[in-house]
This record gives sequence, C-alpha cells and structure tokens, in this order.
Amino acid sequence: MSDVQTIEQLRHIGWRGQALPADGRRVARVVAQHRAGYELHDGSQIFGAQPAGHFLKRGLDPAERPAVGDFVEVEPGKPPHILSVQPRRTVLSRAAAGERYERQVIATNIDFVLVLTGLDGDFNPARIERYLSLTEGSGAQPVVILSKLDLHDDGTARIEDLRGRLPAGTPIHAINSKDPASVTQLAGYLRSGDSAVLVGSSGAGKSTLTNTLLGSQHMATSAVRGHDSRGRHTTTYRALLPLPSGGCLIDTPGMRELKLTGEEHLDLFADIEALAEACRFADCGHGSEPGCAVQAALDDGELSPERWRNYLKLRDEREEQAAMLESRLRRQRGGRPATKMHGPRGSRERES
Ligand SMILES: Nc1nc2c(ncn2[C@@H]2O[C@H](COP(=O)(O)OP(=O)(O)OP(=O)(O)O)[C@@H](O)[C@H]2O)c(=O)[nH]1
Ligand SMILES: [Zn+2]
Repeated sequence: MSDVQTIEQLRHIGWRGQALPADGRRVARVVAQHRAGYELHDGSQIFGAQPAGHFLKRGLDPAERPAVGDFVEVEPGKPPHILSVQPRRTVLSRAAAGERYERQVIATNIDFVLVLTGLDGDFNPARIERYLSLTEGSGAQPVVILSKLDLHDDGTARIEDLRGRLPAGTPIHAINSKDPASVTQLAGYLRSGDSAVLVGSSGAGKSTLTNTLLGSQHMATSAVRGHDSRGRHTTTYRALLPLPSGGCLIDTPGMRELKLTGEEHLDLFADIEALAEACRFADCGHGSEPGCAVQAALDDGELSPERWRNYLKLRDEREEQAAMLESRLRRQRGGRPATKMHGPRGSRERES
C-alpha cells in the first residue's frame, strides 16, 4: 500500500465520503470476495485483506459481512484487516435458494442495476420482471439492456413488446455488445464516480459487454471461467472493475437463481393490484366470479395472460419469502411477534 491516500483517488472508485479516517486507517472498496479473503482497491492499487474477527462470529447475519462494492476501513498490516464496513448507499440483494431463509448481498453502493438479456433464445420478459422486482428495494435505478441486436431480425418486435409491458420510463437499450459504437448508449450509467452492477443469465453476454466497456479482452471469457464451477479461477476473477470511462462495473457470474427476498413491493405490477381492488368481491379469486375486474381486463386484452401469471408467481414467492423472513426475525427476538414488513396485498380483508 502506498503511503498517502487522497479523497480524489477514492472518488474515482465511487466513494462519496467526506473525510478520511484517522489513525493510519485507510478506506478501500471490496472488488472481490474469495474463500480465502477479500481483494480491495484503495484508489491506487489492489491488495488482499482479511476480515476482522468480529465478522466471523457465528450467528452474524451474512448480509452484515463485507460484500462486493462496500467501502471498508482497513488497518494496514500483514495481512491488512477490514475493521468495519461504511454505511451502504444502496444494496442489491437476493434470497439464497433453499429451505432456510438467507439474504445474500449481490452488490452495494451501486447507482444502476443493468439487467442484461439477449434478444435471442435468452429473451424472457418474465425474467426481466423478476430482476426489476429485486431491484426495487435496492435504492439503485434499473436499466434494461437487450444484447445481440445484430443477431436478430425480429429484435424490434421484442423491444416494442417489452416497452409495452414495462412501466413507462423504464430505460431500455438494445445493443450489439461486441460493437463499441453501439455500447456508447450506456455511457450515462458509467460516468466517473458512478457504479453499475451487471445482472443477467449465463450466456446473456455479460463478459462480452464488460470486455467492450473495458476496451480490451481484460476479463476471462465464460469459456475460461466456467460458470458451473464456483471457486475456480478465484485468483484471477475480479467482480468490481474500474472502467476507462471512470465508472465502476460489477459483474455477477454464476448467479443462476434470483429468489425474491420478501421485501419487494412489486410496484411493477401496481396496475394489476389496482385492477384487483376493483373486483366486486374483496376475496375475489379472479376466476369466474361475477364482477371480476381482472377477468374483464384479461378478456378484452388489456392485461396479457403471461404478465398476469408472472405477477401471481412473483406475488406468491414474495409472500412465502416474507413469511420465512418474519419467522426468522421472530426466532431472533425469542418468540415475540415480529412487526410485519408487508401485508399480503393479494388477499385483502376488504368488506364488500
Ligand atoms: N453477435 C453477438 N454476440 C454476442 C453479443 N453478446 C454476447 N454475444 C455472444 O454470446 C455468447 C455468450 O456471451 P458471454 O459474454 O460469454 O456471456 P456471459 O453472460 O458472460 O455468460 P456467463 O459467463 O456464463 O455468465 C458469446 O459467444 C458471445 O460472443 C452480442 O451483442 N452480439
Ligand atoms: Zn377478481
């Protein structure tokens, strides 16, 4: 580590703090997390570090440990130690797959969540809606990016389809990730001091886009990295990359499942929730009940059946996760009832 650290250097990697810590401590950003420890960037160089003992305590919520994107305070030494995590400006999380409720931090201190989908067989509006729902609570702004525009003649139809489906104002960009001129559309999300996290299924073209943004074949391609073998190539892989534009890009390889955390609002489907409120019966099952506003909208084509199905799926998942989260909180409180985070919106106790 070099001797003097300046605020200016830290601005380049997205720091918004006002004062550097005293006592010889340094501020650095987590650029990678490995089994064996962390890799940090202090604005001038990258170095390895270990978490202080209190981060390893059993029972600590994993979401409180340092994560990619975090700004941390580091005590120099051999090895340097991460003493604390600075308050997070934004956090993108997901729930871990499995029986037990666990929130996993995907990235922190990000300004934009770039949701990348190929216009090829990868194209899936329901999955895009899932990503956007997860983004809702993060504090970051979602941006939909459709890649492989060059490979698709009917790309325009898919883009228009998506525009009609997503809330007005959702930025949507169609690009050829291999073409630097096409990728310049994204410059506004990668300005100096800003950070963006790239999410998308395997093969969507995350590495390709990252390489174009870096202006070189800096990053291992998926073929080399192998997306099915977690832990491999850990010494060469870096999740957070400062770009030549001055922005920082966070890649998220190998994330196959993105489960909702239970804290989503599903604002994306506010129109559907409003429809359901208009049904004659408060406990309408939206099947064959008389006066069902949802059925009416489905019948006259105002609401697409596919979008309706995806809403129901995400809503049920959100409720299930919220219940798991609540029971975990209750256990932590030693049996006292937890304060509810969200009322179940789908089944209201409205008097008719
Ligand atoms: N023609 C064209 N090919 C693309 C584009 N984006 C990605 N590809 C190709 O799609 C394939 C998958 O791209 P990757 O960048 O490896 O995908 P990835 O999202 O990083 O995949 P994982 O590493 O498995 O998460 C590669 O063969 C790329 O060359 C694009 O915009 N146009
Ligand atoms: Zn109804």
